[in-house]
Amino acid sequence: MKLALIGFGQAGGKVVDAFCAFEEMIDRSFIEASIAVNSATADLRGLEHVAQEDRVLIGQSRVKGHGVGADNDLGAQVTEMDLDEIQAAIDRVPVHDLDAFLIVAGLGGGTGSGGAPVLAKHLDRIYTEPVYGLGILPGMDEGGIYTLNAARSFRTFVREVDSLLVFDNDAWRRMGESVGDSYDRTNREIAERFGRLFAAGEVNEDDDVAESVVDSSEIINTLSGGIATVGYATEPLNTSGGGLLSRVTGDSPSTPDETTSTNRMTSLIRKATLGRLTLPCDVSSAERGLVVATGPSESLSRKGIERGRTWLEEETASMEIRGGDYPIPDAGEVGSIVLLSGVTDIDRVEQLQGVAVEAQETTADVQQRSDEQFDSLLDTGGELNALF
Ligand SMILES: Nc1nc2c(ncn2[C@@H]2O[C@H](COP(=O)(O)OP(=O)(O)OP(=O)(O)O)[C@@H](O)[C@H]2O)c(=O)[nH]1
Repeated sequence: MKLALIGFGQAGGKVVDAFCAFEEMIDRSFIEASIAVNSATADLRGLEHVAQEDRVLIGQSRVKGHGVGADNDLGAQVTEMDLDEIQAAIDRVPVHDLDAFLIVAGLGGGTGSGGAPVLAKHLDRIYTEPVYGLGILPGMDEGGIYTLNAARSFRTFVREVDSLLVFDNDAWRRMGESVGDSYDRTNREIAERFGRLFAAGEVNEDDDVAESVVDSSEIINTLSGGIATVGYATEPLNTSGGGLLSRVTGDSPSTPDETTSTNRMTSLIRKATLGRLTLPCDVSSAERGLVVATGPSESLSRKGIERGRTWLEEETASMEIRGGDYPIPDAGEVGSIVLLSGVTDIDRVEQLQGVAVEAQETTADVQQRSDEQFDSLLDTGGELNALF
């Protein structure tokens, strides 16, 4: 499907950059426009793929290009003030060619966390195309303010978008990795997972378009509300291809027998669902789902996809599980993307909100104590007057 990507704040801009790099790599066009919005000049300067004229600096009169310092109330305010600047960039996008908007933001900071929900509300009022959010949750070790920002932004963002796709930094970090390396890697993971999903509905002119190819309307119908998460699993064709029958018959390993293809596809769908999701959750709480099989057409077993789809219906007790192909000629691997939408049983979100409520109470206590101590410090019993 064709998207207008809008990266809000530093993380949002970097992830949009990673999406553009991913699109170049897979040679399948799903990005109609890419825009980056930030209150920090340096962050905008660091981008590689977003065109100069599509980088929008907001809040200049308030924060002079230095960012909002993790104050997401201020992030929301400066966005509201400068919506016209963002709209001017969106006005250059051929909206009639778009299937949807996707606003990407790190929810722990200030600019993206505060600004993304404000922009979502604005776009929803103006356009009929769906407005999706991609929200990145902070790591648990990032501290109270990031958690509090993320929890407050999350409840606002999910309310303002047609669907909130979520990536949890905490679930994807690796021990011993530096923050910079970790972000570069996770941004590639984000672009690959969500990018493959959105690219699935797009075909090149010379592609063989089978009836079973997934259509953007199926993605849109699956993303029809609430919180969404994505799973992805692949298997190289050369190591698994063949199976017993082909080994016996001496067939090439890239043309496996039907039973092998069917079993492989079914197990890839299970692996994608039960492996690490972009936002770990209880799969049975999903309201809707979409299963997409990727790889060379001859390796995509219809029976395997059907079995995988039926299995997911049983796991979720949902009748709304869609399925389709994303043929990639000459791919060296076969894979499965699973989109779960309308998920509600999410430990990480409950934990985030719990820690945020505590952080809010602690902040209020500390503020009150500090005010009292300050008053007491300057209290001379009325024996000293201020200058004016
Ligand atoms: N996955 C990922 N997460 C990031 C990246 N950079 C920052 N984050 C996350 O995003 C949060 C901070 O958001 P930023 O985007 O840096 O903040 P901002 O929106 O620019 O806001 P201010 O800097 O406060 O003006 C942190 O809590 C991190 O968890 C990145 O490149 N990749």
